Amino acid sequence: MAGPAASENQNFCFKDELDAFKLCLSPNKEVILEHYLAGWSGLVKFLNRLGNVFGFISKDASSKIQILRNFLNGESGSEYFTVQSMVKYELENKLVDLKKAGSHPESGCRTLLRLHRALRWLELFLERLRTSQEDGKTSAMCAESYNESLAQFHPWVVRKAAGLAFCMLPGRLAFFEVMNVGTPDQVVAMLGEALPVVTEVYQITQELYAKHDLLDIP
Ligand SMILES: CCCCCCCCCCCCC/C=C/[C@@H](O)[C@H](COP(=O)(O)O)NC(=O)CCCCCCCCCCCCCCC
Repeated sequence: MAGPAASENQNFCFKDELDAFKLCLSPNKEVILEHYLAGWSGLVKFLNRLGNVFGFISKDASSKIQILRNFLNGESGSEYFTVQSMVKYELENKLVDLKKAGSHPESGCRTLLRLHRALRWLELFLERLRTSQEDGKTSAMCAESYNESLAQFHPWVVRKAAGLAFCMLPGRLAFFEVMNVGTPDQVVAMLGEALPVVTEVYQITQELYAKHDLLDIP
C-alpha cells in the first residue's frame, strides 16, 4: 500500500516472512532449521495481527518453535543445523519415541512433524488464496484447506475450536491488507512466487520423514 498506511504497517510485510522459507533450503537441498523456524515465527506474527481469537493456535505453534529453538541453542545444537542432521542424530541416539509416548515426549522429530503437517495446510490455503475471486471467502478457503490436511490429525474438540476461529477471519481484501504486501495483484504475484518454495520445503521434509518411517510418531 502506498501513502500513510504503509508507514503504520512498516515493520510487517508478509513477503519477508515467506522469504525465510526461501532461505531455509541449503545448496544441497537440506532444510536449515534456523530459517525454517524463522519462517514459522513470521507466520505466527501474522496470525497475531489477525486477532486474539487465534491465540490458542499461535500459542501452540510458538511453543513448538521454542522447543526446537532450545535444541538449536542447546549443547547438541550443531546436530540440529538441518532437519536432516536432526533426524539422523535423534534416531542414532534413540531420542525419539517412535511408537508411543515415553521418555522423549518432546523430541525434535516429533515437534517438527506437527509444524510440517501444518505447512501442508499453509500450502493448500495459499494456493486457494492465490486463485480466489474477489468475492472469495477466506474462512471457507481456510476450512477446506484444514479439512484436507491437518484436521485428520486433530481430535474433535480441536477441530471444533479451529472451525469456530476460522469464521472470525476477515474477508479477502481485509486479509490482503493485513499481509501488507501491496495491491491485490501484487499479493497474488507474491503468492505465486512464494508457493513453489513452500511446496519444495514440504516435499523434502515429507520424503525424509517417510524414508525413516517417522510420519506417525505420537
Ligand atoms: C489464517 C488462519 C490461520 C488458521 C490456522 C490453521 C491451522 C489450524 C490449527 C489448529 C491448531 C489448534 C491448536 C492445537 C494444536 C495441537 O493439538 C496440535 C497437535 O500438537 P500436539 O501433538 O503437541 O498436541 N498442534 C498442531 O497441529 C500444530 C499446529 C500449528 C498451527 C500453526 C498455524 C500457523 C498459522 C499461520 C497463519 C498464516 C496464514 C498465512 C496466510 C497468508
